[in-house]
Amino acid sequence: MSAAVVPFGQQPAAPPPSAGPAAEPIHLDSYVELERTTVTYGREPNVVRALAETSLRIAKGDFVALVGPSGCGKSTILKLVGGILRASSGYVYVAGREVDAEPVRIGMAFQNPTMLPWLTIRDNVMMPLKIVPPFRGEYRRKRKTEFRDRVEALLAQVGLKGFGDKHPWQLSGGMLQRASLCRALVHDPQLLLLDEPFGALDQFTREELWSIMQQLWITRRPTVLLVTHDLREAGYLANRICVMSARPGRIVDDRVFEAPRPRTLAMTYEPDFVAMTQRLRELIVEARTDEPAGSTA
Ligand SMILES: Nc1ncnc2c1ncn2[C@@H]1O[C@H](COP(=O)(O)OP(=O)(O)OP(=O)(O)O)[C@@H](O)[C@H]1O
Repeated sequence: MSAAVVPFGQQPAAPPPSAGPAAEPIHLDSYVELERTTVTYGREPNVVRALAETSLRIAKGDFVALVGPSGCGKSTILKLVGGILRASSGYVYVAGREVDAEPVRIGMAFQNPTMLPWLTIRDNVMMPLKIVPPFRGEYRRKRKTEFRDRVEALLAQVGLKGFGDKHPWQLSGGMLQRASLCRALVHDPQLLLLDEPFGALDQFTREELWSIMQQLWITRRPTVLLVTHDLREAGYLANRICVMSARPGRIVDDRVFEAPRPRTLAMTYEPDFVAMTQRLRELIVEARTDEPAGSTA
């Protein structure tokens, strides 16, 4: 079952009150679930309360964007879901299990597409197949045939056909970010965690990559959690947009965006879309300043 779809501008129904500590996810239909999760970094006297009690449910195959003021805990949520960070309290479930109980295939892409400089783009993109089960058991046998074909097909899909033999320093920032998306997807991850992956790119390259990202999502349908500061990007790519308050962050607004796919750049200039991003902007300003929306020009 997917998350409740409500017309844009309305809040989805609030989740039912929690039933206390749980060993199993409370909502079995959720692929990702944060249940009353908090994160505090450091020790007294240098503690940073990064995440206030936060609950979030994401259906399988959904595309959710997290937006909010700088430092509000967006990346912290990605780290929790990716199993890189443990919650200080509460629970994190992925695919029906507590996050580190059983590994799920995760793809990740960040603002800086770190590539190993001594490897070709093809070998960089192929890296997850070398280390992630069940692919790693077949790596030696398939790396020059099936896995190579898989990488070449992905490179072609993002416009990098013929660049597999190049090294990272021979590619532009936009090309490296395309390769980074290929690396995040090459092992068919069930979950894709994207932390401002297009943030360092110029406007034109960024918009081109939105289109590529949308196409990759439509054809592969991983569950995606995207952190971004770009509200047009959130609206273009995501089905659902969660707005966080200032630190310690929590989700203060959670809305479904129902525009049909494939979405176009032209759509992002339509009045409904502009009104939606304007409303998100107001919510973030409100979250930052604690003033009512609209009081800041
Ligand atoms: N390892 C850490 N130790 C101490 N404090 C940390 C650590 N990681 C993050 N923080 C703090 O926790 C808060 C939330 O950080 P996080 O990176 O999740 O925010 P964010 O919303 O992703 O920020 P931005 O939008 O600026 O990237 C910030 O105040 C940050 O300084």
